[in-house]
Amino acid sequence: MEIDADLVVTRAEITDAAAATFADSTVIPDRYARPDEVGDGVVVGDEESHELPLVDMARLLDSESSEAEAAKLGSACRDWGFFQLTNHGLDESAVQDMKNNAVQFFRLPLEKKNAVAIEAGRLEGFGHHFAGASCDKLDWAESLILATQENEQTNMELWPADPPTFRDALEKYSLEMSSLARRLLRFMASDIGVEREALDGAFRGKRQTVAMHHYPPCRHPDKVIGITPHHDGLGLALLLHVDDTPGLQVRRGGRWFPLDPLPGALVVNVGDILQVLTNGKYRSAEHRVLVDAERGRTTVVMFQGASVAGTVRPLPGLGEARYRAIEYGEYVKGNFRALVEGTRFVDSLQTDVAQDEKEI
Ligand SMILES: O=C(O)CCC(=O)C(=O)O
Ligand SMILES: [Fe+2]
Repeated sequence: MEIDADLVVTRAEITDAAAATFADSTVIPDRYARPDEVGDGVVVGDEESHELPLVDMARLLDSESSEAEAAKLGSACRDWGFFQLTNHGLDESAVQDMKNNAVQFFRLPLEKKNAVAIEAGRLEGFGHHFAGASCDKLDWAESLILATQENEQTNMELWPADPPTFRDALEKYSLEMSSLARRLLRFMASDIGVEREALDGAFRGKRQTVAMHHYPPCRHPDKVIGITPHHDGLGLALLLHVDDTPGLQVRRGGRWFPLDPLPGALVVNVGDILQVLTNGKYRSAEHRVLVDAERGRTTVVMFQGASVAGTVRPLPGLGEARYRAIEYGEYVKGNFRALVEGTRFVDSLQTDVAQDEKEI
């Protein structure tokens, strides 16, 4: 996510009125009421939702089980674009510190959180999640979005100074996430049959952005949306559940599959750029968040950017290109424009090869 993004998207501030609405959800104001959208699409029941794949990092790293586990990883990325990663081997204290700091930040009084409020024309900071400029509905969440690494525009002033351990915790956590992403990419490269260096090089040193979300409980969970259905525009997303409240739903075959957060696991998903890099072998899946009537939910999502020599394009060696190459900055702008229009930018990058395959 390039942060200035020629803002066709906007983020609304969390005002006193918004905070009051979140605190007492007896009456849902019009701007948050979207019962038709909540009811849009079939949500599968408990049994089927257990189909969402699990991948075990310890098994990936163990030579005895690596091949079988890498095949699971591959099919998760092809068929679902989502999986839960168990035994991820992250530094437990880095994870716990990030969780504690996220919780403490969202618990602060509004004026303290608004010390890092979004600024006009930027995506970073504390506020509502972004919506298309023409979308008059708001998500039932407060979100803190920050550039973390390799971003010349990283605005450290927007990294909260309160709680006092926040910056340290985020810095450590962001490094843990970059190395985990790279460990996973090794197995993805061999699964799709490209040089390890080719995929690693596409992610190495690229931008990383974090989005922390807090979804307050809502007495009318059937009327509001935690996060509007979307595809993630960047390369790879790594999501940490701070608590065990469910809410994330993944779309597959036109139906919504609620993800049941496994204690201690991370949720990993393929973003649109990884879909392009893999020439469509991996899919970036649409997802959304619904909210809980009783329990709040907090998540920390790390987005890893990727490009090949400044462009978004399929890696060589994966057959005829199904997507045309596009300069990274143009990609980011196009992605935001599409978000506003309610379309999907990667679709507009499809070449005749992809179009022809569709018709077969
Ligand atoms: O909080 C979640 O479960 C999902 C957040 C998400 O999809 C995003 O930040 O793109
Ligand atoms: Fe997302």
